[in-house]
Amino acid sequence: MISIENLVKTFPAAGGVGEVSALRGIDLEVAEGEIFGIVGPSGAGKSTLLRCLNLLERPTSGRIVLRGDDLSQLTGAGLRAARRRIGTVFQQFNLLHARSVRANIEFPLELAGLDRKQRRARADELIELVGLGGKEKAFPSQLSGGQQQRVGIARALASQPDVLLCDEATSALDPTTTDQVLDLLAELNRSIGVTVVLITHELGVLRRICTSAARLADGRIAEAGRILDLVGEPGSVLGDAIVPVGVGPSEGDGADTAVVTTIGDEARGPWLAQLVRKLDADISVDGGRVEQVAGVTVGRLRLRFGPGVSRADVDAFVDAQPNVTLSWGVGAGVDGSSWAGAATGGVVT
Ligand SMILES: Nc1ncnc2c1ncn2[C@@H]1O[C@H](COP(=O)(O)OP(=O)(O)OP(=O)(O)O)[C@@H](O)[C@H]1O
Repeated sequence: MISIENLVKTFPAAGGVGEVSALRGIDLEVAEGEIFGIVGPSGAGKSTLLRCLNLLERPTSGRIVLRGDDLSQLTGAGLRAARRRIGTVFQQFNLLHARSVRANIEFPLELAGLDRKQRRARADELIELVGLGGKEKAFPSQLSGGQQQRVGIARALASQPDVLLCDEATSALDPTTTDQVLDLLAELNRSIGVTVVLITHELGVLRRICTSAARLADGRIAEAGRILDLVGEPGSVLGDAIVPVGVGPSEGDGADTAVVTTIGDEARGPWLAQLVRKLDADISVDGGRVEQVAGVTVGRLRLRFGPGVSRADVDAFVDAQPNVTLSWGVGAGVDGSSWAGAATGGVVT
C-alpha cells in the first residue's frame, strides 16, 4: 500500500554551514491492513520520516507511493487532496480548544467543503466509532487525555484516509489509557481496515498491536520485518528488545550459551525436558521472558550448556521443533537496554 523508495531528506545545518542528513535513503514497504511500528533512538529520523509521509515535509529525493500514486512531488490542489488520504494523530492531540468534540471532528470536513448535514452525520458516526457517544458537545478541557486522543483519532479518520499515521500518539497518556487507545487503534484497523503507521518510543506499543516494525538508526533502516519474524530471528536487535532476556555472559568466559525463542502455542510443549533427556547433560536457565507479541505468546530463554554438549545435536533437536529457533553465543540476546531500555521500562532512548 505504501512504498517508500530511496527517501532522502537533508536540512541546512544550524548556522547555515553544511547539511544535516536526517534520512539517508529509506526503502520501506507497508502492506494493506498492517499496523506498522517505526522505532529508533532519538535523532534517528523518525519524525522526519513521518513528516515526509504526511506531506508536511518535501523529501530531498526519493519517492513515496501510496496505492500506486507518487505523492512526493505534488503541489497545490493535488497536494491538498493527497493530504486527505493520510490522517495524522498527534502526541499532544492538537485539538481546537474553543470547539466542541463534534466541531473538532467536523473541522477537516469543513476544509474539504462538505455541507453541514454531511459533516454532522460523519462526525456522529465517528464519535460512536471511537467510543465518545454522549460527549458530542463537550470541549477538550472537559475531557481526559484518553478521551481527547479519541477525538484526535476520530478527526484523523474524518476524511476516510487510506492510512492513519500516529506520531507518539500514546506518549502523553498513562499506561492504562495507553492500552485502551492502542486497543481502539487495533479495533479500527480490524473494523474499518485502515492501515496504521505509528512512530513510537515504547516497545510496549510494538508488542501490543504492531504486525510489522522497522528500526531506524542514523537515517537508515537498520532492520524491518514482521514482528514475529524479528522476534524469532537470531541476532535481531529489535527482537531482543521486544522480548529481552537480559545480558549474556561476557565474551571469553567459556560458557556455551544460546537464546531459544518459541513462538505460539505449538511451541509450548515440553521441549526443554526433552532436550535435557536427549543430551543427557546439564542445562541451566540464565534468563527468560514470556510476552504476548501481536497477540501470540512468545517465550525466550537464555540457556547455558554444560561441558561436552554438541552444538550440532542441539541444532538438530531445535530444527525438529515447530516454531522454535535458536541463536548461539554470547552475542545472542543482545542487551536491549543499551539500545532501548527494554529491560527496565521498554522505552526506546
Ligand atoms: N528542521 C530541521 N532542521 C535541521 N535539522 C533537522 C530538522 N529536523 C530534524 N533535523 C535533524 O534531523 C535528524 C533527525 O531528526 P528527527 O527529529 O527526525 O529524529 P527522531 O528520530 O524523530 O528523534 P526524536 O525521537 O528525538 O524525536 C536530527 O539530527 C535532527 O537534528
